[in-house]
Order: sequence, then structure tokens, then C-alpha cells
Amino acid sequence: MADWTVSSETGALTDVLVCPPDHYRWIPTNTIVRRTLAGAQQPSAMALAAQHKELVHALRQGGAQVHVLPPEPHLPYMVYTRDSAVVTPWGPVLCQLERPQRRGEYAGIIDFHAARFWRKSSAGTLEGGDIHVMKPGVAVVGASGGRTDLAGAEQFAGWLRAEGWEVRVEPFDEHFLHLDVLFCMATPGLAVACLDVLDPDFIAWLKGHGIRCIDVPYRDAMALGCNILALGGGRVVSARGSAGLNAALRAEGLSVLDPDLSLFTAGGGGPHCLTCPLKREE
Ligand SMILES: NC(=[NH2+])NCCC[C@H](N)C(=O)O
Repeated sequence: MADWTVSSETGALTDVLVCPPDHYRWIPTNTIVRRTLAGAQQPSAMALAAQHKELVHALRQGGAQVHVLPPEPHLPYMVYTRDSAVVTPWGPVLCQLERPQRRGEYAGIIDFHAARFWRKSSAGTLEGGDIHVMKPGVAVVGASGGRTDLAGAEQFAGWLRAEGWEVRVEPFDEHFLHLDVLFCMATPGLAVACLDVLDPDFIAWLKGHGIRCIDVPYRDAMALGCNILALGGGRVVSARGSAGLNAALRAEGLSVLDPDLSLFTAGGGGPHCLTCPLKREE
């Protein structure tokens, strides 16, 4: 079995975990998908498979080996592999999903990792979408009290602090679901962030760490416009629908792979949520 390690959000992605959308459907678990359900029919299996394939192609084009978690019929959100486990420099950490509709995802992820976790979340709740292992020595954990609560965030932060890391626990409103709806890294010195919403203290802290932000307006962030995945080497995966942001990223000299992911962003998750990096090269 491989020893998975990730020590940044921006190192060259060599291995990544995804889960095909065979059983995906929208269920009302967050503000974003509730809005979707009010105005749309469930997406077709064919359309979902086609969009997911675009994502997988982008990941492979970026040089990553794509590993597949077998989907289960009773777990429609397994496709968002970001949330059930997060890989750290010391190995994978098993999260503790908050929603009853998603808790069963622990079973498949335990099997995938053959139960070899560095740590297992056991206090409160902890979801991978709230965790950014930003760069060696620095991480941030969002604590909305919803998907990740203070107890869950502090337990995770404690494990990294014990290794000498600086970990910021960042409170934000539950309305925004996960911190990765408001903030993601593009390159070691560049992030995308919803400045309308994030605490100015957080932005100043980023700046102190040499990280500049491209601003994404509230409306775009709620359409998962901030939810990008860095591939390393100046490349990112960002959904086709994020046209304004993608132009801004290209203007920064980045190469943007832009799969159409509209059916998944309508459920509350984009490229960052649909992927769990297993290995990055620093
Ligand atoms: N890391 C993320 N932002 N994940 C998105 C998860 C969306 C999913 N529909 C849920 O409600 O749980």
C-alpha cells in the first residue's frame, strides 16, 4: 500500500482520489443545493458521467494519476471525496462528517486507506472541505460550527501544532458550507478568496505569509467560483462556469484547465471538493 503524504495545497499533484457520480443526486444538505432543488430537475446519469469525465481528463492532463473510490448507491455525495479524509505530511486523517446523509462515507474511505490513518477525528465534527494544509508548516481550518465545529477543528489543529506547525482556526458563517467555498490556493503566493465575506484579519494573516488574493464576489463564490484545485507548476483546475475568475487566473500567467462541472457546483462542490489529493511533490 502506498504511503500518501501531502504537505501543501500547491505542490505538483501526482496522485488524487475521485469517486464516479453513478449514484449522485441533489439532496437538500446545504444552502447552495437547496436553491438548486427549488428550480431544477435531477441531472441525468449520462450528463453527470460526462462532466465527471471532463474533470478526470483535466487531472490526468495535469499529470496526476487518478485513483477511484467505488461509489455506493445509498451515498449520493461520495463524489465529493474532499470531505471524508484529508492527507497530511504524516499520512491520511479520517474526518468525521457532520450530515447523517454523508456519515456512511467513512466505510469506503477506511477500506481505501486500508485503515492506515495517521489520526482519526473523534471530537466534534471535521470535514476536509474546511481544511487547507497550505504549505509546509502552515495550515488553516475553517470552523463554521456546521460541517466542522470548534472541537473538531481544535483537535485537528492540535495534532499539527504538536508537530511544530502554525495552524489558524478560522470561524465563518455556516451559510457558506465549507471554507473552500470562500478560499482556495492557486500557487504558493496566490489564492482566490471571497473578500466580501472573509475576515480582514484572515486576509492580513495570508499577506503576512506572502499570499496575495484574487477577489471573487459573493455571488460567484456561492456558485463555487472560489473552489479551484492547484495542480502545481502554475496550473489549476477551475470550473468552466467561473469565467471571470478563469480570465483573472490566466492574466496572472497561470494555465487553467476548465472542465464543465455545472451539475456538481449546483450541489455545492467544485474541483476542490471533488478531489482528494493523495500525493504532491514539493
Ligand atoms: N468541500 C466541499 N465544499 N464539499 C462540498 C460538499 C457538497 C455536498 N453537497 C454536501 O452538502 O455535503
